[in-house]
Amino acid sequence: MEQSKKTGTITRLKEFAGPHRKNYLLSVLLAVLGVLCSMVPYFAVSQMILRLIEGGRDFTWYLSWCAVAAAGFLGRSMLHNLSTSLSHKATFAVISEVRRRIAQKLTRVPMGYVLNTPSGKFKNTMVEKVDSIEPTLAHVLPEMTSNLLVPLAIIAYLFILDWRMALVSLITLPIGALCYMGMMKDYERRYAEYVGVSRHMNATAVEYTKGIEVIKAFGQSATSYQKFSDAVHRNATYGLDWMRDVQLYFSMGIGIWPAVLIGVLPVGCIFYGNGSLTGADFITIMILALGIMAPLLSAMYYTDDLAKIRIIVGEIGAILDEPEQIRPTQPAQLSSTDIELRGVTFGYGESEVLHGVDLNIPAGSLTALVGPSGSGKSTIAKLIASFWDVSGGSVSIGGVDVRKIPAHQLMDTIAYVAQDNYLFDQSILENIRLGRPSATDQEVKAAAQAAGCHEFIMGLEKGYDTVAGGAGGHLSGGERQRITIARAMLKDAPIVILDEATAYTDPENEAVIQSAVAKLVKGKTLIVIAHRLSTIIDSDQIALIAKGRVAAVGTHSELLDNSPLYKELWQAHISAKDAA
Ligand SMILES: Nc1ncnc2c1ncn2[C@@H]1O[C@H](COP(=O)(O)OP(=O)(O)OP(=O)(O)O)[C@@H](O)[C@H]1O
Repeated sequence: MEQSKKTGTITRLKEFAGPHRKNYLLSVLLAVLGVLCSMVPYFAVSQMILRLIEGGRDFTWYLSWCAVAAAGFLGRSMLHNLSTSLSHKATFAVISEVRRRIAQKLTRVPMGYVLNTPSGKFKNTMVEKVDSIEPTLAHVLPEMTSNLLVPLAIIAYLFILDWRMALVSLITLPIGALCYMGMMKDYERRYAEYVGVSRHMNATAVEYTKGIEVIKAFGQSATSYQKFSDAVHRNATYGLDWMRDVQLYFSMGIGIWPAVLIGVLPVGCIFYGNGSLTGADFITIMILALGIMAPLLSAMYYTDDLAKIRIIVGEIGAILDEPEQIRPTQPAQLSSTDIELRGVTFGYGESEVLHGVDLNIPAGSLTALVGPSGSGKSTIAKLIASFWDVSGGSVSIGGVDVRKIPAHQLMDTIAYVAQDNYLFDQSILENIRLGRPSATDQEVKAAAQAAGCHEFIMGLEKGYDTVAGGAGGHLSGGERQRITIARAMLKDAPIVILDEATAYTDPENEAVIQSAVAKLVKGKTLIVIAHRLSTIIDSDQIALIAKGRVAAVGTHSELLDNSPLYKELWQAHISAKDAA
C-alpha cells in the first residue's frame, strides 16, 4: 500500500488552489492597491487641516481635496470588492477541488477503511467542515494583507516625516503585543480541547436523536437526555471559562493598542515646543498615527480563523494521506474463476483475526462458509473481494493474486451482496441499474422479476419510480435485500459472494430469497456466508471456520460425520428451528 507524505497546511492549500493561485495573487495585488487608496483620505484631511490653520479660504482648493479623498474611498471600495470577488472565485474552486479529491480518495483506499469509518465523519469533513473554511479562505488573504500593509505603509511614511515621532507612535505596540501573547497562551491546546468538547456534544446530539426509539422504548429518556444536556453544558462552560481566563488580556489589548495618542500628543508637544517638529508635520503625524492600530487589531481577529483552517486542513490531509491500495491498470489474464487462499493471515488492527487460512473454491461451485459468530467468515469474504489487503499469504482468482488485478476488473468479476446493501435516495429502477449502468429498463425489470421483487415493486404507488429513500428506509429489510439481489443479477459477475442475512427470516421471505439466489448463481462461483445451516446443506463444499482458521472442509454429510463442532452447530440450528 502507498503511504503519501505528510504535507503542511500552506503546501496543501497551494496544491488545492492549483491553477486558481493566480486569482489569489491578483486579489492580493488589488487589495494592496486598495490599501494605497485608503491612505489617500488621511492625506487629504491632513492637507486640509494644515490649510485651515494657515487661514486658507480658497473654496475650490478644499473641494478638490474633498474630491481626492472621495476618489480614495471609492477606489478602495471598488478594489476591495474586486479583490474579494476574485478570492471568492478561487476559494469556491478550492473547496470543490477538496471535495473532489476526498471523493476520489475514497475509491482508492481499501474499502474496509471506508466501511470502518463512521459515514458521518466523511460527510462532516466533505460538507460542513469544508464549507466552514470558505469565508476565512476567501477573506484571509486579501484582508490580512491589506490589514497588515496599511499600518506598515503609514509607519514607513511616519519615519519619512520624523523618525522620533514614528517610534513614539508605536509605543502601544509592545504593550498590546504582550497582552496578545497572554491571550494566545495555550491557544492550540485549548482550541483542540474546545473542538473535542464540541465533537462530543455533536456525537451525543446525534446519539440522542438517532436512538430516540430505543430511548423511549426502554424508558431511558432521563439518562440519555442527561448525557446530552451535560455535553451541552460542558460546551458552554468550556467556552465561557476560556473567555474568562483571557478576558483581562483581551480588554487590555483592545484598550491600550489603539491609544497611540498617549505618546504622540505629549511627546509631539515637547518637540513642537522646542522647535524640532513643525506644526504641519505634528498634525499629519497625529492623524496618520490614528490609522495604525485598527487594521492590526482586525488582522489579529483572523488568528482564530487561521487556527481553525489549520485543524480542518489537517483533517482533510489525514483522509488524503490514507494509504492507498496499489493496483495495476493493465487487465490481468484470469485462467478461470477458481479462488485460492494460501496461508492467509490478517488483522484489522494489532490483533490477528485470521491465522493462516488455506481454502480452494473451485470455479462454478457453491461454497458455504459456516462457523461460530466472530470466527472470521465475513473477513475471508471481504479479503476475496479485496476490501482489505492480506497481512500474509495470498488470495488469488484464476491463478492471479487479487493485488495484481486492476480494481475495475475485480469489481466486474465479483458481485458482493452484503447483509444490508445500501440503497440510494433515487428510484428503485436506478437503484437496480447500478448493477450495470448500461442496462435498459427492460433488462432492469427482468432482473427484478428474477429476484422476486417485481410484484411488490408494482404494488408501490409509483412502481419502479418509487424513491427508495436514504439507505432504502422506505422499504422493509427483506424488500431491500431482494432489490440488492436484483442489482447483483444485473451485474452478472462470474463470482458471487452472498452474506446471508440473519434478519428477515420469515419463511415466506426466506423462500423468495432462496429462489432468487438460485437464479442469481446459475453457472457461477458462489460463496455464501451462511447463518442458517438449513439453506446450505446442498452446497458443493462447506468450510467450517473456527477461531480464524479453516477447521474442516467437506459436504454436509461428511462434516456431520467428521466434525464435532459442525455437528454441534447443526444440532443447535435444528433445535432453534424447532423452537421457532
Ligand atoms: N471492521 C472491523 N474492524 C475491526 N474488527 C473487526 C471488523 N470486522 C470484524 N472484526 C473482528 O474480526 C473478527 C472476525 O469477524 P467476522 O465478521 O469476520 O466474523 P464472522 O464469522 O463473519 O461473524 P458473524 O457470524 O457474527 O458475522 C471478530 O472478532 C470481529 O470482532
